[in-house]
Amino acid sequence: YYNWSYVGPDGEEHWHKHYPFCGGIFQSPIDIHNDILQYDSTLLPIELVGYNLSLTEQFIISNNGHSLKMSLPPTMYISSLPFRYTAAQLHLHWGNRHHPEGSEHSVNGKRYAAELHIVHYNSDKYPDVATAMDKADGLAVLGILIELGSFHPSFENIFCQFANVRYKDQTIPVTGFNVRDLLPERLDEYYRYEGSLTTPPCYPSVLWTVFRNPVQLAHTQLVALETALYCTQENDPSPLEMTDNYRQPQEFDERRVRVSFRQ
Ligand SMILES: NS(=O)(=O)c1c(F)c(F)c(S(=O)(=O)CCO)c(N[C@H]2CCc3ccccc32)c1F
Ligand SMILES: [Zn+2]
Repeated sequence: YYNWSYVGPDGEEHWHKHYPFCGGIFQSPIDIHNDILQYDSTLLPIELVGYNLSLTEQFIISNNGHSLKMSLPPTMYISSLPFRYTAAQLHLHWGNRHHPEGSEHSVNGKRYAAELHIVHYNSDKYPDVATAMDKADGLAVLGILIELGSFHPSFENIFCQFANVRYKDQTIPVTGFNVRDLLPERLDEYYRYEGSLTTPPCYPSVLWTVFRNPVQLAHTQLVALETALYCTQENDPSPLEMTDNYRQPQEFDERRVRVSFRQ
């Protein structure tokens, strides 16, 4: 197991040396731009089941050194895809205080402030996410673009825990909340393409759905996200801030992004 990072000698230009798929085909993220779009009237509105997490259940928020992630229960899934894709975890990508553009996907060259990913695996065909994650139809990730704007109370369910997961390997249990509230209103307007995990091992196993409409966070919320966390463990003599944890846009030749909306 080789450690990787977003900067320096283990940065994204080096990932392919230990994780060959990172230098391979169908890589994500991408810049979603007009001349690769293709309207597809068969793209159904995304239907979500079990996103309103039970208040009596607990879910683990953890700092894994690359992102802030939250575990999700097997009662939560996407029901509108050809297979049932069951939720595994959600996590975020963001920039830094001086360059608050840390989304992974960009739209017509515009990078957003941050991006929320909800990772699901094909539970019709595979027993768990570890088995599914290197299969072509293994994963489905929902991408929610985040822009600077008004305060978003629902994200506080996650952000209020920053002090408890400041360092790598720290975890904290949180009570359930409605994850649907983290998504934009229109689940029928999205971009769809076949891509990959945006971190090592970069398996080309992800059916990407990036919603057209961003959600908003207040400046104070974005600054908290950009300044709260460390990639390093609490006792590490050289602390490394967790910022700019996004991959650069990948080549997208010969591929199309399907679009569920006309205009
Ligand atoms: N942007 S992304 O959606 O491609 C993506 C990440 F960006 C990311 F950071 C992670 S991770 O698990 O936090 C760290 C790397 O494994 C995962 N985790 C996935 C891949 C490995 C794995 C195993 C179990 C549950 C989720 C995941 C991920 F799918
Ligand atoms: Zn991600």
